Amino acid sequence: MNAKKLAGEKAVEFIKDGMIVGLGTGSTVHWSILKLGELVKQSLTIKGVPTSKQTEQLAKELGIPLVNMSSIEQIDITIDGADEANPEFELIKGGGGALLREKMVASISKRMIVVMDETKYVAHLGKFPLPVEITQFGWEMTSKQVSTLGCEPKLRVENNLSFITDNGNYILDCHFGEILDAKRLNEELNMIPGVVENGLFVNIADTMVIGNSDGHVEIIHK
Ligand SMILES: O=C[C@H](O)[C@H](O)[C@H](O)COP(=O)(O)O
Repeated sequence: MNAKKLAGEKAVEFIKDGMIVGLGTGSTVHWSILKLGELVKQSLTIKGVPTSKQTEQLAKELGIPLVNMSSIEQIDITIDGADEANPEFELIKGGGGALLREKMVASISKRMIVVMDETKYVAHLGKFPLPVEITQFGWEMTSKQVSTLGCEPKLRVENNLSFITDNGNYILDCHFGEILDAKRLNEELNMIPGVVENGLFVNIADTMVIGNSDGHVEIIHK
């Protein structure tokens, strides 16, 4: 059983006619977007707000009407994936580099539904290195300052080149070990000049839809 597909498709059941829907990024929410595309072709009327260029392209191909974030006040529901989630509904996101737009979209959403397979649901965050988006300007200095919080930041590289986000920034992947105070780390990271945003989502998600390879889906509400 494809656990990501199970979770991704299940979450779409929360979407109702007329909603403005935040469209996350990644291989799990991919299934939600495909499903939404199918439903839109039938009769569902929604407007999507994409969290990355990749998602924007997919939504356009599927005929999902899109709306610019600047022209709306609020999003009804955002569906998005996560790299890790704990029972406190704290997340690590940004494995695909989309964390900034994802956090902006989630922050104006009445509800954020996280879709994942069971391997992402962990007791403590931190096995997955925390993505931190930083400006290209002065990145070495920013990296040094991030390291003082207790990690060895690694500049993300893709195809032998520095990875560049949709916003023209770099990503540092930061191994902090077990993250016991996500709220504090989130604040400390974002206080560093040069840090644009980090992948910790604290007090943002309200529902988790977890697909299991044995075929069952668990839904947990905050
Ligand atoms: O930047 C990427 C996003 O935060 C993704 O939602 C996250 O990495 C999970 O992706 P996937 O569902 O592909 O594991």
